[in-house]
Amino acid sequence: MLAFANAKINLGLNLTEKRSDGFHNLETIFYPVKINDVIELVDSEETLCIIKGIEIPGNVDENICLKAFKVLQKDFNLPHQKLILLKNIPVGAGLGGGSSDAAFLIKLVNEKFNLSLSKSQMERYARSLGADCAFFIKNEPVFAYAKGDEFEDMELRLTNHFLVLVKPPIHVSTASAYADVKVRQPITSLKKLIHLPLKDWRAHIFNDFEPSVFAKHPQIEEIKAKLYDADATFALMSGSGSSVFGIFENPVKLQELELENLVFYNV
Ligand SMILES: C[C@@](CO)(OP(=O)(O)O)[C@H](O)COP(=O)(O)OP(=O)(O)OC[C@H]1O[C@@H](n2ccc(N)nc2=O)[C@H](O)[C@@H]1O
Ligand SMILES: Nc1ncnc2c1ncn2[C@@H]1O[C@H](COP(=O)(O)OP(=O)(O)O)[C@@H](O)[C@H]1O
Repeated sequence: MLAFANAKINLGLNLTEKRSDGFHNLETIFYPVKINDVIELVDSEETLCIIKGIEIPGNVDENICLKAFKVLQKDFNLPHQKLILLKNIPVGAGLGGGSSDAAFLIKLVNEKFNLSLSKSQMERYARSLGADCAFFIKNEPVFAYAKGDEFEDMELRLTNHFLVLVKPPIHVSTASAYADVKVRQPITSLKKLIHLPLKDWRAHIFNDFEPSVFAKHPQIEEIKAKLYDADATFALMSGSGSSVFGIFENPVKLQELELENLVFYNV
């Protein structure tokens, strides 16, 4: 049985408060993008994880897919499974690949073993694995707040636009990016600003990770500038980086982009 775990981008990200538990309150718009990892569950003599595709730093036994399976195993009598993960989503990219794998693994186990878990029950399991994970249960554009694990539905579709995603060969660790940020209370909530016309996003919609991540990695800021040079209506680093996306109103001429590490181009 297979699951296709897609990535996300953050259309704006305001870090509003450092919490007493060490986490940060934030507001962001999660927007799913069609670049997928593939997860397969196969009956097996023992529970293990096999990774193919892009290399993931760290020990395979620490893979979040395995963690997600074990969390469910505690509550349900699940038989041993081989978890095969084909990794296509760049890692350390701010694209939520690991979080998505965990959420889609939960959905896959729910389906394969007829656990009859509701969406909110699956969100609860996902939330226990990482702040970003719960979003991928629903996997629709949402306004997210609190740790990024509480949501409000929103009508936002970038159809009729063109999305370019660039992932430079830089790995940004989410935890260290959070350690470097400055929080600020925005004057106007992103929930409101996102309804401005796309042409106005550049002046009003920000990612609060950019200043500290750009200071460490000027190459990422240069990519953003190149996307604007190429006529992007809006460009932003996704999450804690290092990937940067550009939203274009007209088809992009790839030849003219002069960007390496282009990983994604989609309507
Ligand atoms: C920054 C964001 C923006 O969407 O995404 P990525 O860039 O990683 O994709 C997320 O907040 C990443 O969420 P996620 O990757 O699930 O984080 P977790 O595993 O829960 O936490 C990793 C570490 O980041 C910090 N953290 C995370 C979430 C949050 N709201 N405040 C925090 O301070 C904590 O130090 C925590 O120990
Ligand atoms: N299935 C997985 N996919 C990606 N990373 C994973 C996975 N399981 C564990 N990790 C760990 O999580 C870290 C960051 O994961 P990732 O979701 O790619 O972050 P980001 O959303 O910031 O790009 C990796 O460096 C890796 O050590």
